[in-house]
Amino acid sequence: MDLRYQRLYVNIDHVATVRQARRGQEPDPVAAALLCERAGADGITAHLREDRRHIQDDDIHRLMAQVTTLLNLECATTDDMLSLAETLRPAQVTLVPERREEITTEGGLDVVRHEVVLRDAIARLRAAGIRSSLFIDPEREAVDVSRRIGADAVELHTGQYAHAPRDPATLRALRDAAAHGAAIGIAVHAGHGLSVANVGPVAAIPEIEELNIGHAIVGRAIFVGLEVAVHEIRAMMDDARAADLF
Ligand SMILES: CC(=O)[C@@H](O)[C@H](O)COP(=O)(O)O
Ligand SMILES: NCC(=O)COP(=O)(O)O
Repeated sequence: MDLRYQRLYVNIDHVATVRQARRGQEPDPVAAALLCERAGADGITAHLREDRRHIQDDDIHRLMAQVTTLLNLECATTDDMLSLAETLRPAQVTLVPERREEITTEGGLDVVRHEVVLRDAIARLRAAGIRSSLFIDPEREAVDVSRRIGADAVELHTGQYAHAPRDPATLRALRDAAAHGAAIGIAVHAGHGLSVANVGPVAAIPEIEELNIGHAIVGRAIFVGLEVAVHEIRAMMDDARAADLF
């Protein structure tokens, strides 16, 4: 196994967004997840939001039963969500902030303000044998606090980079936070707003071991199909890291 291999977890939320437009059964995000796995996804990510705007509880139960790679459950740090995670025991839980009125996840967790709640949540996940990841903005202080309260990983929010990929400051923030995380011994992931057009420079950051990508893959799949859309992103990631090696 290439030690520099970078995992691709495909977020299938927005297959469910299309289904929820008619409140029906199709397209099924679980069927989409299995297709993504066959296309080479290393894992499946699903965000069970409190408002259930896309992924439903039944989707999570069926993903747990059918996914053959692993499930990364994204959820808020509420007792209900943590209890569901303790019951289902996905391989990984990524704790994310939620605001009902947000269109999409706007920022990372405020780990300084919510340190006590997050520490307790991480302890509950660890006791259940679940790997914990905190969705944070690419800031050293957030990485430090995440490490100190026992998180196994951080997922760096790439939204600001995705909105301004030509602004050197956004990529620099990701590079610095990733290098710092690796230096202090916490695993580093990244995600939000990544696509074929902008994933290369993020994939080339050597300390980032996992990318979570969804909206762009599902959108692309409308035109080329899910398997091709996954292959395209995978190829961009591999090319970026190979180029960075030499
Ligand atoms: C946490 C994250 O970046 C993704 O899960 C994102 O939230 C996708 O779901 P939404 O588009 O509903 O925000
Ligand atoms: N945590 C990021 C994620 O799961 C996917 O985000 P996006 O690619 O749908 O923006």
